[in-house]
Parts: sequence; C-alpha cells; structure tokens
Amino acid sequence: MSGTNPSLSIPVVDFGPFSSGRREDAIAVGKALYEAFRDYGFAYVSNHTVPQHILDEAFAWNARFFALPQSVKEKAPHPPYGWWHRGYSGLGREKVVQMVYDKESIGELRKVPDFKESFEIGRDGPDTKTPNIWIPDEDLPGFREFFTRFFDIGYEMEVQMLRAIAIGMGLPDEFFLEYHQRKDNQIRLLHYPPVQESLLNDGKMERIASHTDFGTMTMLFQDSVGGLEVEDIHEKGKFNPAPYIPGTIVVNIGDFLQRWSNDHLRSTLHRVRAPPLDETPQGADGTQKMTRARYSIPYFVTADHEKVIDTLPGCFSESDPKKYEPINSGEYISRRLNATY
Ligand SMILES: O=C(O)CCC(=O)C(=O)O
Ligand SMILES: [Fe+2]
Repeated sequence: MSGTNPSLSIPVVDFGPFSSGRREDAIAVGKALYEAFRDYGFAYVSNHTVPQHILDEAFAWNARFFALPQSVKEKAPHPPYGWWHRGYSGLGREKVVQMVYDKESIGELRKVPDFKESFEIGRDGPDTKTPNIWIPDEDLPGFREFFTRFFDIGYEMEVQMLRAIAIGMGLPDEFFLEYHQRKDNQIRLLHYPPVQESLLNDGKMERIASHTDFGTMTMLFQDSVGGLEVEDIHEKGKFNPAPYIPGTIVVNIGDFLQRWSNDHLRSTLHRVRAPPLDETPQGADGTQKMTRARYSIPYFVTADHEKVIDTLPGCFSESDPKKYEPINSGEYISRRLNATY
C-alpha cells in the first residue's frame, strides 16, 4: 500500500485501490495518507485520478503561456492587493514569506527576490469576490478553456483525497466535503527561468523561499526538472530534495488543516532551490553554470470562505486540549495572502 523510500522519506501512497469498491481498501488508502500527513505533511500519490495526458496538456499550456511576450502577459496583471490573488505576476513581484505580517520585516525579506513568474487562476462565477484575470483569448486561444476544465478536474481529485483523509482519520466520509463545496481553490502556474546557479547558492536569489502553504492541502504537479525541497522531519533547517517521481503528484497539508486538526497533521516547510545542473555550462563567457527552467502547477485546496471551522472531532481530548479558537476560512486565507504582496 505505502512504501517509504529511505532516501526520500516522503511516503508513496498508491491511490488506485481507493476506488476498488471494497471498504477495506478505502480504509487502507485513507490510513496510509493519514499517516503520511501526520508524520511528514507530504505524500507522493500514485494512481491518482488525473489522467497523464491531461497533465501533459497542462504543462504544454503552462510553457506556451510563459513564452508569450511580456507585454501580452502583462495584459492580465495581478492586482496590487494580496487577497485578490489572480492574474500574472512577473519576475520578482511576489515574495513568499513565512508568517511575517509587519511591513518592515516583509520589506527586508523582499530584498532577495523570488526568481519566478506566476499566473493565478480561481473559479469563475458571479459570486466570487476575486474574479479571474485572463489575457484576451485571441492572444492564446484555448488557454482559458483548458484551465477552466483543469480547475474542475483538480476538484474531482480533491473530492477523492478529502474522502480518503476523512476515512483515514475515522471521520464520516463526507466530513471535509461539507466544507469544500464552493471550489474556493486556486491553480497557480509557475515558471522558474534558468538562472545562474551561484546566485541561488549564494542566497542572492531564491526560486521560492521556504514556506508552508496556507490552505487545506496542495496537490502539486511538477515537471521532471527537480528543485523542490522539503524540510527534514527530524532536523530543522535541513531540506531534502523531493524529486519528480513519474506518475505521482506531491500532496501536502497546509496550515489551515494543521490548525483544524489541532496539529495532528503537519504543514511542512518547503522551498524551491536549484535543480540539478544542465550538463552543458552556459553563459556569455561559457563558465557561468545555469540551472534549467522549472515549471510547476500547484493546485491549492481551500475550504469555502464563509465556513467557520473548529477543531476536528477526534483531534482533542482532556489530555490533548484544543489549541486554537474557531476561525473563518476566508479571513484566515486573506490574512496570509496579504503578507505576500
Ligand atoms: O514550484 C514548486 O514546486 C513549489 C511551489 C510552491 O510550493 C507554492 O507555490 O506554494
Ligand atoms: Fe508551497
């Protein structure tokens, strides 16, 4: 069911049996996921519900989008407020910060830019406070249509994962679904252009600084380039590579679910640094080593913004009292997003 590769430590969970129709299979998958999220906060999930050809298409669109002229990408600018997290952010625009809310400290941290560009997509519809910001369709016909569809394909995966986690935690199967009806989710297209490797190693530049995610969980689709690193569960400050494993997606717990679970599930620090080097050194003088470009597509699963959550049943007792007050999902997420812009 699940196996631990000692060099990776993040468990690989085979999701296939979850849909076998047998209750014991569903329980075994749920338990394996629960244990991975309890111990590591991360799991590689294989035999998931997103077809490979859809992922290939998603990465092809991702590359096509970022290859557009800068002036076209800037037709869909990210608004100047963190809470309206939609549209395009160019290189250095966003700085992911870890739990720092005061302006002065955020300013300090921003001096080392994140060397990435991104495009954020949420649900469409009249009842969202944060409508999507698309480039005109004629600039990349099919792009909007594809990601509108991909948003729903991701939601189907989310539904399965939320059921599995609930079963693994001994909660009613649909427990989490009741809080995840409205698809208040977000897809993020990411492109990390090639960069001189020494800048990353010297800390003059970052790809994505070490952070935890905010929401319920993140389903991360990554290309084969590498660069994702996850904090060691035994050694603070030590980061281990989480390379691409063909056919899997990386799923990790966010702060919201960690809090909801009274810290029974972990939201683990991760970052993106240099992937393995290109074999051929590049650069004007032929000596500067350039990293390869990386593309990734995290799908952030978020609870319905109007929902208030209190500690999960089964995650508190007399000897393990509730650590957190009930909180409104939307407020929690906006507060975190406002710190990144
Ligand atoms: O590019 C990646 O693989 C990581 C992205 C990430 O951690 C994030 O956007 O929160
Ligand atoms: Fe992340």
